[in-house]
Amino acid sequence: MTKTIVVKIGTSSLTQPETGQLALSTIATLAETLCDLRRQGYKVILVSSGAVGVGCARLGLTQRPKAIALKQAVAAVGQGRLIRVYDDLFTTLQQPIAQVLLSRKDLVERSHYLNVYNTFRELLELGVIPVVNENDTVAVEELKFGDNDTLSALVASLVKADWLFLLTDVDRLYSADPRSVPDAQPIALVSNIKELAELQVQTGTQGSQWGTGGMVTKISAARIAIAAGVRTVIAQGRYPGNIEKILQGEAIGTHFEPQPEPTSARKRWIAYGLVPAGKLYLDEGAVLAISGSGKSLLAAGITVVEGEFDTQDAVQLCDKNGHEIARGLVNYSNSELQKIRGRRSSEIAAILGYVGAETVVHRDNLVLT
Ligand SMILES: Nc1ncnc2c1ncn2[C@@H]1O[C@H](COP(=O)(O)OP(=O)(O)O)[C@@H](O)[C@H]1O
Ligand SMILES: N[C@@H](CCC(=O)OP(=O)(O)O)C(=O)O
Repeated sequence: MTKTIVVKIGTSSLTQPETGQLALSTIATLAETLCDLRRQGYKVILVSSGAVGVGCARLGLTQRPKAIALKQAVAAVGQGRLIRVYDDLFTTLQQPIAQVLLSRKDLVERSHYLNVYNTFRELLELGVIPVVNENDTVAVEELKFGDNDTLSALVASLVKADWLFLLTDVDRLYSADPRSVPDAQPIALVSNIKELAELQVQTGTQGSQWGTGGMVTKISAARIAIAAGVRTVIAQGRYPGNIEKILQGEAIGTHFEPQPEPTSARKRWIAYGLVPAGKLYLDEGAVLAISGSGKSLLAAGITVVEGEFDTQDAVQLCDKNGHEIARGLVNYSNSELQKIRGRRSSEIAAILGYVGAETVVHRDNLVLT
């Protein structure tokens, strides 16, 4: 069966660190590699950052802008420039590409989510390489992917990719940031999500000057992808040719093994497509019932209700420290939950004056994160 590969390349690999100008040789090698993969029969999606970085270089700005309107304006300049460069290079190699700019809200409605899926499917069937970025120019702060590591994992999950390559300016994941901790230990393989937690990787506060999120967002992207059954690799962006070597079995970069039983498409949408509108704090018994025994959430286990939400909105389910353990679609609004939290299911009808659902979040609508 045709394999699908998603490649994400970060600003730090696409631009020269000193000047912010495009790293042309890297981009050209990337284009050649992706065309080779197409010729070998792979379906390929490129998630490319760089709109803000390239826009800054074009406008002579020496720092990544902080003000939102300026960042959006700069991204509009840079995205056009970036896609022009890609189109020139890929056209030289006879490879059609498509620009796909996504916003978080494109994935929130299940019908929109499926629509995006259908568009990718058609593009891949046509032999096109979609070049994806966040639609930075119109994205509003509350509805942003925020970083392209997350976006690439969501795209990989959406199209049920086989591989996700996160190309960056370090050769792999280390036990700590190798820039500030010289004896940080390289990590070659992460076999499962539990092992990832045990490794206790230190990620520092941020990445390079132009990058967004550093390693934190790559690790959380890897979590999303492997839960969806996508093998994920963090590797050096300066050598895109390594992608082919990795596909041939060479141990380059850090590999994250996919989960053997991937979460279903609908649950992936609940977990990562929807934007949670509230937070429910659970007592220890409820945490155990959900994460240990796969049970539904009952009102009795809820201690605190935060946020404003309606029936069927997505909420985060957290332990007493506010650490998220799961997400789900809720059967009650926040005002109803304020009245019934901590109470037994048999009391709900008397408290609310009507018969509601027995569960607050049914296990079919609940996904561990
Ligand atoms: N544990 C770690 N292992 C490797 N790199 C790390 C780690 N923690 C932080 N980093 C930093 O993350 C940076 C890459 O992130 P970022 O600059 O956002 O890249 P990109 O633009 O490719 O998304 C590296 O340059 C490195 O300094
Ligand atoms: N959408 C933004 C990229 C955001 C981002 O995640 O950047 P990076 O950490 O360099 O992958 C842009 O094109 O500038």
